[in-house]
Amino acid sequence: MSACFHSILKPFPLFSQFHSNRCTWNPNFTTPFSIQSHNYSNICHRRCNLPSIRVLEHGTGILSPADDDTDVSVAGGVPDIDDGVLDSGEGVVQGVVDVEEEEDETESAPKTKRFDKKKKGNDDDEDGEDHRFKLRNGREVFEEKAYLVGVARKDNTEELFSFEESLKELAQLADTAGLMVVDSTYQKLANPNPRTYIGSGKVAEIKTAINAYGVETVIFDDELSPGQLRNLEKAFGGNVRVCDRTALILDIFDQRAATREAALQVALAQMEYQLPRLTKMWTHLERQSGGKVKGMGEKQIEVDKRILRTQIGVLRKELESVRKHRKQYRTRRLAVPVPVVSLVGYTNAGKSTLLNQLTGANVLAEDRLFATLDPTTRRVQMKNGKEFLLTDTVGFIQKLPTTLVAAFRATLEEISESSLLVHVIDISHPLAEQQIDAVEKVLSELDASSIPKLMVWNKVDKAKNPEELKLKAKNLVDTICISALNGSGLDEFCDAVQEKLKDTMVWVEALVPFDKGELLSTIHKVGMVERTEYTENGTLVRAHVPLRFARLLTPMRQTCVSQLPTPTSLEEE
Ligand SMILES: Nc1nc2c(ncn2[C@@H]2O[C@H](COP(=O)(O)OP(=O)(O)OP(=O)(O)O)[C@@H](O)[C@H]2O)c(=O)[nH]1
Ligand SMILES: [Mg+2]
Repeated sequence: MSACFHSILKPFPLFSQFHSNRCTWNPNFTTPFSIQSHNYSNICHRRCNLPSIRVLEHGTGILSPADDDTDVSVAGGVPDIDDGVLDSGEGVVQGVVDVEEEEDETESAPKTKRFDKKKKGNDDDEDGEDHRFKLRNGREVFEEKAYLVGVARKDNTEELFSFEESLKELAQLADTAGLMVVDSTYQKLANPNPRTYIGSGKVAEIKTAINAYGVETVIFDDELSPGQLRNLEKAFGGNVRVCDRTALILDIFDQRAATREAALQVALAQMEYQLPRLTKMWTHLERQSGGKVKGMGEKQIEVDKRILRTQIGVLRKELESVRKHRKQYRTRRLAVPVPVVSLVGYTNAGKSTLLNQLTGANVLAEDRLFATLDPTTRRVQMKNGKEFLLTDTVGFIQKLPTTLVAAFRATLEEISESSLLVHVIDISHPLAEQQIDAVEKVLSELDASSIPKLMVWNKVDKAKNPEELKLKAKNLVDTICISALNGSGLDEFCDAVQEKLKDTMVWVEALVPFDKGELLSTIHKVGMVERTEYTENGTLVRAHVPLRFARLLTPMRQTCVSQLPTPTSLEEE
């Protein structure tokens, strides 16, 4: 993979052998670095600024890895990123579905499906490795060949996604990280093998595939224990890197982190993940010296762990100050009593597109996973003059690493402090229901389940049956159909937000003195005014207003009681 944190321990040989002039690989992760001056992303990545050319062109064709070593999928030169994502995903699922079902440890000859080649021969040998350096998120990454492995648990009752669906998503994640997925396989298991996660026969089968395809990274769809990682790496041999879904997601986040806050959060998550996984990377010294420094590897791990723990401590402190800063900012924002609405949802559901449409913001929205890591808040001004603040934030995914949720606490607090959550759903996605459940699961982990919610079925323009969907949504409570891309349904969306916000507000009757005209106009902007009456002593307002704002009106609410009987004029809103 382009460089997951895991890979820091074992830098892929190509990084140092090839193109050393093009990139700076920094395997020196154990050196404590200055938090103030270090860009954390640099720990893992090489950056160059080359024009973006990227696509995987996969077809599908059934071949056994052993029977044709020229049949290798290659990176084409078509500058169409979207196709690459879809193709790789579809290819993998086909590969999975058509694989002959295998029982536990019954290791028959591997029967796998792989992607069609677009070019004859091994893509390493003809023009060197140049075409496998791709630009991803402004960084040049080496497009390693990846092989995906899933496990179908027999007691898979709690999982939201089937193993095929999960594996397909893993392929999308791999593509987002800049990997070239060459094939995938799975095994049906009652329980994972504690040593190697999968059975020994499957390990041998994957080894065959590694040799046939020239695989550089094997990615497992579930989190592996440190021991399993080590044993698998040993089993697959020297240069093959083994990693899991968590490491892959952490790597994507690392590539995406564009602000200091995001970089800090990702670095913390990576280090927390890495700590128990430090391996004996110094054992080569023992071998070189004929065993004279025996035990050195052991000691070095302790040193590494200590350094890593220190770095984690420094990062936590740093993040705490970021959090405080964010909180102050939020408190200042709360002083302006505009309700805060947060967009939540599965990654790629269209949250940023919706924010952009409603506010003219310029948040990056693209057909890739985890395009957004940092929250953005913008004011939405509705046609009727009402306002609310809309916050776009990081998307969720099933099996979201706990280290990430913990590290992104500062960012995710935005969500838990909102008046209303807008759950954006890609309704055209075949797994929309499972994605909804996955998002609800994360929301409950964040203690945000009790915040009022509006369900937004986005991308209706892309769905097969838009009219049917709209009818269905009409019969459901708090559900709106929109297309964030073409803007349809946005008026209904704003009305629904306003209605839902009303539920979160409190009812007040207040007599606002004539010299507090600005208060009155704020009530109109942020609240739902039922009536205004002009009396001798001021304007009598009956309205739903945000709780914070109701507190501001407390003194006027007290006066109002004595003033209620004598309205001089009445204005229906
Ligand atoms: N057809 C169609 N595409 C949409 C719609 N809304 C968003 N998209 C596309 O979906 C892709 C993802 O959109 P984003 O707005 O980046 O999604 P997001 O939820 O912010 O994704 P993350 O930041 O990764 O969590 C982009 O290619 C959008 O153009 C829609 O209503 N219809
Ligand atoms: Mg986004």
